[in-house]
Formats: sequence, C-alpha cells, structure tokens
Amino acid sequence: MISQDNSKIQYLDDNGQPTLKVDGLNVYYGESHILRDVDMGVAPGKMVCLIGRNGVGKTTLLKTIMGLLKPRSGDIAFQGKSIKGLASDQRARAGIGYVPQGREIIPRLTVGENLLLGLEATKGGVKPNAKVPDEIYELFPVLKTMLNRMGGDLSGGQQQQLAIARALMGKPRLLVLDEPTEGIQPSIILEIEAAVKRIVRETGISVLLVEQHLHFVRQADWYYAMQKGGIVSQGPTSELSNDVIQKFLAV
Ligand SMILES: Nc1ncnc2c1ncn2[C@@H]1O[C@H](COP(=O)(O)OP(=O)(O)OP(=O)(O)O)[C@@H](O)[C@H]1O
Repeated sequence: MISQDNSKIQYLDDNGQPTLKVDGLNVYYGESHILRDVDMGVAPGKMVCLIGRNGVGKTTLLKTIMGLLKPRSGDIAFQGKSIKGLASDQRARAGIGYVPQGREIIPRLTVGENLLLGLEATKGGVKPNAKVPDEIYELFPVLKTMLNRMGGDLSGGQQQQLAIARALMGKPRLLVLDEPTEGIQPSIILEIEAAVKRIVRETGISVLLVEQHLHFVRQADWYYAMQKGGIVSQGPTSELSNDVIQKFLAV
C-alpha cells in the first residue's frame, strides 16, 4: 500500500485547488468522540469513495461537511474558502448537493414536484413555470415516465434516482451521496453506478460517496478507509488491495 502522507499530497496537489478539503476535523456526540483528526479531500471532477464498517463515522463525516453537525475543531473548505460558518442551506446554495441515507423523498409530492424542490438550492429558488432540464431525464429516463406519480409510490431504486436527480437540479459542484445503493436490487445498483459515473464524466461535478459495493467503489478515483472515526488508509481505487477490501468492505 502507498504511504498515507505521500499519496495524500500527491492526490490533492496534482489536481489543482481541491473542491473539498477537510482538515483536522474532530466531532463529538455529547462526550463521545466520533471523528478523530480527519483530513481528507476531493479533487475537482473526481469521484472519491469513503469506505468502512458500520458505525465508524462515515455518515457523521458527511453530515459535518453538510453543516448538519458542528465540529469541535478543524476546518472544511469548499473551492478554497472555509464554509465552517455557513448553515446547511447556505452550503447547498454554495454548490454542495447532498443525498442523505434514506433519500428523503417527499412521499405526497409527485416526482415532478420533488424534482423542482431541488431548485431551492439555486440562487433564483423555485420559480413559477420552472422546468426540469432534459439532461436530468437523459441520466434517469425512468423519472420522465413517472412524473405524475407520487414520490412515495416509487420503488427504492427509483426513489434513489429521484433523490440524485433532485440534488442535481441545484446545480452543485460537489455531490455528496450517503450509501446510494443501500437496500437496492443489483440491476438498479448498476444503473445508479452508471449514472453517477456519467455525471462525473460529462458535467465535471466532483462526487464524494459512502459505498459498500466493491464494483461501485472501484468506479471511484480515490478511496479513504475509516476505522474508529479516523482515516486509516487511502489511495487510488485501482490499487485497492484484498487486505483493504476484507477489512473495510462488507463483501
Ligand atoms: N445522534 C447520535 N447520537 C449519539 N451517537 C450517535 C448518533 N448518531 C450516530 N452516533 C454514533 O456515532 C458513531 C458513528 O456513526 P455513523 O452513523 O457516522 O457511522 P457510519 O460509519 O455512517 O455507519 P453506518 O454505515 O451504519 O451508517 C456510531 O458509534 C454511532 O452509534
């Protein structure tokens, strides 16, 4: 495995100003120390995957990046500027799209209405007569056929696609996805994986995701492995060793 410090410097330095940079983050729930001195980052136009067993702090890290949890120490910079003082809605408007675990689709709104809610993260907000751009349907064709269905009537995989599409409506520069394939059937996992790859390739949006499926993890450019609230290993996913896979993925 590559040594942690060298690879970290190489990864972030070779790619220009990082889209996201997290430095020395410490987060507590009450007195429980959950994140310990976390340093990590996402380079522009890259896909970065966070791996680790249940309960190691992956969701806590994403929530802290989104401003839903307050760190006790450390800094978070987005496109070169600290966002530590910004509330979560301000982080969304600054260009960070978030799809939480469980997706949070509004069940009693239609697919179309759920999509338009994503415009709240744009400067103009939701305007009357707002439309969903065609690119969204090109990425997720199933949504076009279901525009008038209630969000709550969609399958888990369809809801996940809707949640990612809704986040894209906010025109983010960084998309943060918390286990997008959790509880989703294998054929749909491949569709979601392909859509995320296409987003990175065609739009230049950077992606940070938590993922357990090895095939999906391998699509990322870089991985960070977490254990007990700290980053314990990182490197290009092309160099993921069996040892790392055994230790950090539920395969
Ligand atoms: N609201 C909370 N209050 C107190 N402790 C919490 C809270 N939420 C999470 N924790 C604890 O923080 C630790 C990290 O949880 P977190 O959800 O970040 O882990 P994770 O790696 O995302 O795991 P999973 O894949 O199961 O979601 C766990 O020990 C968990 O029990």
